[in-house]
Amino acid sequence: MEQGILTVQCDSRRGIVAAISTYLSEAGCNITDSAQFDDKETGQFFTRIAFDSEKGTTTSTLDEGFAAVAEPFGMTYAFHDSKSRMKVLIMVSKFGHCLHDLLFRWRIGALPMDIVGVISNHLEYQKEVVNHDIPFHYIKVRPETKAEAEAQMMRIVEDTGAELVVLARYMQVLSDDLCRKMSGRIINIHHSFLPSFKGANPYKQAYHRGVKLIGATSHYVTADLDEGPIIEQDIARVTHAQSAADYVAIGRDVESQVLARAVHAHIYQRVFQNGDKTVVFPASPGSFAPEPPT
Ligand SMILES: Nc1nc2c(c(=O)[nH]1)N[C@@H](CN(C=O)c1ccc(C(=O)N[C@@H](CCC(=O)O)C(=O)O)cc1)CN2
Repeated sequence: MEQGILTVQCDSRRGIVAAISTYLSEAGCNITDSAQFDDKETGQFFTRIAFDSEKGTTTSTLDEGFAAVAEPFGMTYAFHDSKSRMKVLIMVSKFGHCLHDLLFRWRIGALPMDIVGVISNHLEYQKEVVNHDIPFHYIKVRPETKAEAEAQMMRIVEDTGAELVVLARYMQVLSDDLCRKMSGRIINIHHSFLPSFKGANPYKQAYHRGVKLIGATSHYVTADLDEGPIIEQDIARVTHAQSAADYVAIGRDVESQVLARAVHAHIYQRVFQNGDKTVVFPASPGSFAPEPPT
């Protein structure tokens, strides 16, 4: 049995859900999970529908047939085969906690994706990555070599067919051009509860501000540093007796969890860009149960 996901975004109007559900039913598909959001402010409608294709119709065939349904509504849509695994490239600098957390969740099947490579501007994690049978790419970055370093990164994206790039504490600002080319396909973890404390050293900024909560934010990367559409956030409590170094230690778990949740949402097609914001639908039943290690 083929299992698939249909994602749709269009201007809101009556009849959308009826048209979609009629098409899927007539194509032999049983809807197993569905979520929708009607944004009254922007007039945009979003839906994510999970289905079992009882006749074994492939998502590509469904995609072709759906064009006639989509056209009158001006739908932007996509059919995704639930068995296909997104190709993901991870980038890291000196702090490896998010990288290790992603590698662990990947190994136990909690993040069903294909990690096609890890890129770093440092050598700290080369051994761990290679021990996971994942290609490691060392791309040193200096101010005068940033353009060539990004060209190298893009060659790796193209050669591997990477569909998503995850900045797991990669501490280099990406160029406007790269952000445009990869719009909606680069996820970053920022170690503050945005919009507070953008840029470098957010924990030091937070310490000097005397906060009682620190946080982490995962967002799509845009040319405007740490201002991309937010996907996931969380917080942790701190006290007057703790230092900025304590914040770094307390923040590690929050950062790792927030990034993993954002990656999970993206690879399961649960995130829609809604202007400068996102719509994030809940996980379908069973999508957190790790597959047995192979
Ligand atoms: N174009 C964008 N690039 C990056 C973003 C983004 O939102 N848009 N997020 C950052 C991550 N980040 C905070 O989360 C961040 C990383 C690096 C810096 C910074 O000032 N880096 C210096 C070099 C620092 C070093 O070499 O150690 C620089 O690039 O000149 C600020 C914020 C990832 N990139």
